[in-house]
Amino acid sequence: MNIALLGYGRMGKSIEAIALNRNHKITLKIANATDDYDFSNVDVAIDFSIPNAAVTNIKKALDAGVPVISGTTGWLENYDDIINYCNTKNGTFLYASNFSLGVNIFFEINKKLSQLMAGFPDYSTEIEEIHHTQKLDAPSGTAITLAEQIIEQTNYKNWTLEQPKADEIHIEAKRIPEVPGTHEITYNSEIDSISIRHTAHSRQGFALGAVIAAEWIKDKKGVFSMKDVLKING
Ligand SMILES: NC(=O)c1ccc[n+]([C@@H]2O[C@H](COP(=O)([O-])OP(=O)(O)OC[C@H]3O[C@@H](n4cnc5c(N)ncnc54)[C@H](O)[C@@H]3O)[C@@H](O)[C@H]2O)c1
Ligand SMILES: O=C(O)C1=N[C@H](C(=O)O)CCC1
Repeated sequence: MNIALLGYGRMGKSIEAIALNRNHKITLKIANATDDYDFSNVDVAIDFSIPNAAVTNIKKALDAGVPVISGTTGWLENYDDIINYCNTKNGTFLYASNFSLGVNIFFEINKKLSQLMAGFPDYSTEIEEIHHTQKLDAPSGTAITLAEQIIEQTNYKNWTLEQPKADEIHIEAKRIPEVPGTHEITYNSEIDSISIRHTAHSRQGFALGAVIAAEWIKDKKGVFSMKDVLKING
């Protein structure tokens, strides 16, 4: 399979190493907006760039009729626009805030636990995410997905990085050198606390998940998620 890497930073390079190992070719690399987006020899595009570049990158791939997956975070205010654009072009698109198998299992545990906790209002909910100091966005895309899942199951209306109101989930975003990604959800009462945590040990899981998603999506049409790729029920 011929892959375009839209973004060639930490993730682009990890994805390249795994893709080459799985006998794919990297036929296009875009590292900034002035590069030549020549999709003539590309089967799938993988966007891991920066929040300001993701929308343009995704649209350029869709314009060229190339299926595109995006792991870039911090651009989701334009998600609906991208879905409409993809549908108008009869294209193929998949976004995931986190491509690792472990986090996608963790998402299902989070949904189940928040369903259970919805009946016990004495517990307040707190999300903590920790990432490396180069990360441009806060909170992480993964923390936003976790918060949205909880909001769907409970009376919480929103999430906030600030002091939370009664109907808001507080997200604490910490930046510590070299941390690939840690997410913890805690339910606190006066009597006790219940926590679930996912800890990434490296970027390997994100990169492998992205390559598996690219292999899966290559010949498909439409808008997909990692639940489709990993065949997760729930
Ligand atoms: N979904 C996931 O599983 C997952 C996992 C890790 C990181 N991420 C996200 O992926 C993104 C990239 O992470 P990273 O650690 O590789 O960051 P990074 O800063 O190492 O790399 C980003 C790269 O994008 C390049 N870039 C700048 N402008 C560009 C443009 N117009 N077009 C294409 N590329 C451009 C930069 O040169 C840089 O090399 C971030 O948004 C991060 O949050 C997602
Ligand atoms: O390193 C990053 O940046 C990461 N970004 C994603 C997010 O924002 O959730 C996934 C974890 C690593």
